[in-house]
Amino acid sequence: MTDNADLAALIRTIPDYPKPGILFRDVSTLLLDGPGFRATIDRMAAMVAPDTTLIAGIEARGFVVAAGLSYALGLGKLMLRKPGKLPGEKIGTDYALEYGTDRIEMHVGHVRDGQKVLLVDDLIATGGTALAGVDLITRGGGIVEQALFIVDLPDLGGAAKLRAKGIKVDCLIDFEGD
Ligand SMILES: O=P(O)(O)OC[C@H]1O[C@H](OP(=O)(O)OP(=O)(O)O)[C@H](O)[C@@H]1O
Ligand SMILES: Nc1ncnc2[nH]cnc12
Repeated sequence: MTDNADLAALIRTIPDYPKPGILFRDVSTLLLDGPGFRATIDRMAAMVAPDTTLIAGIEARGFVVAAGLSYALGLGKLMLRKPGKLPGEKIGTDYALEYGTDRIEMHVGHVRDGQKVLLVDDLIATGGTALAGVDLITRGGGIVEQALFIVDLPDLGGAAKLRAKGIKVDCLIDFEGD
């Protein structure tokens, strides 16, 4: 158990979704709980490095986290979007997920050269999504030194992959054995 066991208890687990063998950690039940969501954002906000100037969230669940942190800290947010949603000039990266493949895209010119960008999402599993986010932000000229997630599934190795790239990774909750 972590110190954040109170928040972990608000996350619902659905077996065999979206595929047999996947234990889906459903943060929608944490989001339903006002005090639980506020505590989640407050605890994450307390971990944000002081030189952060932009918060990047990954569609869709990562937007909820990014919006909360951005409001709490008064920082701008950058939307890393699923394909076909961004109207302006964009770059994209394809990646593999625990249960499929996907792509995220980012507007060109929305990160300043050398800008310190915090990457956030609700959950890190294999790390494919987060690494795609790091790739986009880096190609856009930004620097990702920190990533924050509500949930880590450490057995899937994603957080370790980010740490191997020198990124500081913090998560409120670990679900071991997934
Ligand atoms: O570490 P990974 O193995 O890449 O998996 C983590 C990603 O999977 C989930 O998103 P999903 O792609 O299911 O999309 P959603 O946020 O639109 O539900 C989650 O919100 C992360 O973005
Ligand atoms: N097991 C899981 N539960 C919820 N979201 C996920 N994204 C990737 N793997 C996941």
